[in-house]
Amino acid sequence: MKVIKFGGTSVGSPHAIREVQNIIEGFDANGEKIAVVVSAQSGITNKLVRIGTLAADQDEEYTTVFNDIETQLMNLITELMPINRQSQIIAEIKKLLNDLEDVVHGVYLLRELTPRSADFILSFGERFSARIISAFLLVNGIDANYTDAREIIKTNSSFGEAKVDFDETGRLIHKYFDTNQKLNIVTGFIASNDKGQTTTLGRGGSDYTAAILGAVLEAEEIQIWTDVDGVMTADPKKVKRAFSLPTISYMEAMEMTHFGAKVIYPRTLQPAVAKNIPLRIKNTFNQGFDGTVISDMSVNSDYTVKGITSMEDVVLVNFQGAGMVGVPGIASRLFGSLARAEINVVLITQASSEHSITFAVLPKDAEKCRLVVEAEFEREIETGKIDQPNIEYNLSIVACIGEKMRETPGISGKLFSTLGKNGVNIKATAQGSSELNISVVIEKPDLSKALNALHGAFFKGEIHSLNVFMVGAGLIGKTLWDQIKDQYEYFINERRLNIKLVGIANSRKMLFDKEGIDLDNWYDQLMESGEQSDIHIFVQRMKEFNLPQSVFIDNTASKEIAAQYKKILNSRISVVTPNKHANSGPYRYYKELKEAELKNGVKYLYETNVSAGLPVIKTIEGLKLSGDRVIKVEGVLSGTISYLFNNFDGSKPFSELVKEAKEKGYTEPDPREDLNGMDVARKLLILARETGHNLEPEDINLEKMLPESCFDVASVDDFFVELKKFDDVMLERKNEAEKEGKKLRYIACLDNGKAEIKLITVGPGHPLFDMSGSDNVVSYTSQRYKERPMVIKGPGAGAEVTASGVFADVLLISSYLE
Ligand SMILES: NC(=O)c1ccc[n+]([C@@H]2O[C@H](COP(=O)([O-])OP(=O)(O)OC[C@H]3O[C@@H](n4cnc5c(N)ncnc54)[C@H](O)[C@@H]3O)[C@@H](O)[C@H]2O)c1
Ligand SMILES: N[C@@H](CCO)C(=O)O
Ligand code: NA
Repeated sequence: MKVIKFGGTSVGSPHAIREVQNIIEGFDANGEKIAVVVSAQSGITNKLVRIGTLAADQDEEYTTVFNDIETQLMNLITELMPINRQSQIIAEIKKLLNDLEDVVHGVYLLRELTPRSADFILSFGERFSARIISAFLLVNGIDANYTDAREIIKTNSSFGEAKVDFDETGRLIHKYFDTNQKLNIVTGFIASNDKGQTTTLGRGGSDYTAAILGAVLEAEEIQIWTDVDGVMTADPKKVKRAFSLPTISYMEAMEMTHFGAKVIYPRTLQPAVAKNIPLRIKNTFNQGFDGTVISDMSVNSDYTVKGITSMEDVVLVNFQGAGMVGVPGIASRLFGSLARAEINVVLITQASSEHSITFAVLPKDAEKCRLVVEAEFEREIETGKIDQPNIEYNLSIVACIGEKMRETPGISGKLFSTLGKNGVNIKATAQGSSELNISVVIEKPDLSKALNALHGAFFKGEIHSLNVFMVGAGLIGKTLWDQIKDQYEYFINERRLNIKLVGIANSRKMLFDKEGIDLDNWYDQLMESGEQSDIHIFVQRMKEFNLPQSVFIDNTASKEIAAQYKKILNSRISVVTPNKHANSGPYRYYKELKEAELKNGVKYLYETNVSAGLPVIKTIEGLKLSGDRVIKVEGVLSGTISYLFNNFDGSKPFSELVKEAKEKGYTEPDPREDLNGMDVARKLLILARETGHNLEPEDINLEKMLPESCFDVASVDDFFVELKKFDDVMLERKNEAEKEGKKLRYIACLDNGKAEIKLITVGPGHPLFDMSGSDNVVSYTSQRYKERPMVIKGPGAGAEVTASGVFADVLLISSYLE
């Protein structure tokens, strides 16, 4: 046999009650014997509580609430039952309502609500409910029998939360169920004492009723039907990706409930735990779903951490002083005084230095706590042996729960590193010796981020999000999202990774959506519904969102945006950029970004600063980390100029080729930056810094290909006009080189810290002779690559190869943050 309990929402509407009928018929069809326990209709118990208090205050308003109850019940009956079958149940309910009115009127006259009459008033809720449900089932051909639990569950006289007399209760239940073989519909929550007076079982009392019945009748399972899909891995209001656990142990369930997963109340489990009866949490409104089984078997689950729960509001009290060290009895006096003041301590930690004890209490107790502690340690505080307690507000507790944690190494490591990488500062930690629960105290504004990051880290099978903010929506920005869109399904399916565009801006507009902007038309949306762009507001907004796994991408060529990186890294958001300005300005800023990266545990990646997607920067890092030393770096670093010389055969003027390079997406947004050598200078400076030289921009020795007058014009269009004037000069240079069988190359060289850029000619056999398209070549001479340098060669500019380099950096960050 099974005991089936229906909660308030499951009996709260005609629709729900029809579902209940459906569920009961299902058991019948399978030939399964059941007993049913029902709660009061949702809303009724609260109204009954209110009636009691209003009446005791002699507030006439109680009659309004009373009428509300009557209306709610009558509506339910008339909607549920056929007209010709309503009269009997209406008469029964009216009779109960009259009794209720009498007792409430008594309270009104006496101006006193005793615990005993409060329990009696509350008992009507479950009695109405069981009456209506059994009447409805009878009408539908189910042989239901109204069972008043006061006849079978006996308690002491602690009204409000009475203690069950299990011997007597067991006897009565057996007797009752032996003689009543029908489908018993039992009132939850209520019981009676030895004088026959009505008592109640406290919060979650109906679950308790079901557990008692199940234990006595040795049920094979107790089912709690509610309006959620079972015990979830986290509060779904805070963690969208929370899901229902198929199994969980009794201990885990209790621990979860302690932290606010109010699906079940721990105490209600006890009779079931004692008899080892599994409990199943099911959803009345999603019957096909298996729900969660709570038993002692669940240790064989896929998950080590079962749930991530939280207490949203706590304060941390730090109690410390030199006079505490080695003095026994301090902790006992401290916690004794708090206990006497009925202050509940939620979490305690003490370092082995014994210099301080830190504990958490609820904010409502904070001030009282201060007074109590100051009074208890008045003398010690006066003499300076112990400091005044220090209270920190606006904190939350996050706890990871799971029985298997104790035998799995690395859980707390992962907990701390996940929080660290996401920039969540930990104020205090506590771990029970049972290792069923590891708790950390964090700042309240970080709660949602912490819960989501931990959920992603511990429930790997679940899809986690990478939250991307991007400024710059030009060629590279657009190509990047085309590439991400193409790979989107792959990442969802194979890597369980949802790459979300949550914020986007160009120089005109900006747009945000925490849920992710539609990747099919993000650009149109930006331009149509974006607000006016402002980088300061953009950065502020990212900070406020405080999302886990956040990355900022700068796809502009703007100095203003580059100037924001430090602030962004300090907001614990990683940065990816093809924009060279941050790394090629003053050395100090470059250094500060490196420091900010380290200090904040985030990443700053810019592989595409030099030679687009070619692994030029990574390679330096690899050489350095493995103990090699780079002596010389040399090569062609401009995709644009490479393209010009590779295609300059005299059939088209030089200036036409520059236009082509621009159209092909090789040039900077302003092509003067390429032709005046500045782009190459920036890249060489970055390579110099990466190999360990503290150079400043003015340390780059730059030979220009064209005179300054060519660039000193107002616009890009004017530049092309000016450039035409030098078509002949360039043709001349090319022809001269060709006469000797040579080619023009604009090369960058870093030799022992000296940086130089110049226009040279190279002949066949030279490593830079054979090139085509937008090829870059970078050769490294190092201690290990001394005789023959290491050479990296390939397309060094263009939208696809640049965007894919940015994409790769973004993915590196995603793996790092996981
Ligand atoms: N094209 C390549 O082959 C290549 C290779 C490596 C690196 N890069 C770098 O990629 C970056 C982007 O190049 P692109 O070709 O996509 O440029 P683009 O001109 O096509 O796009 C630039 C975008 O940045 C936006 N923008 C500019 N200033 C802004 C500001 N202050 N605030 C907000 N948005 C701003 C513009 O509105 C535009 O959306 C540049 O830094 C470039 O050096 C390009
Ligand atoms: N404009 C640059 C893009 C790569 O940084 C080039 O031509 O090399
Ligand atoms: Na690169």
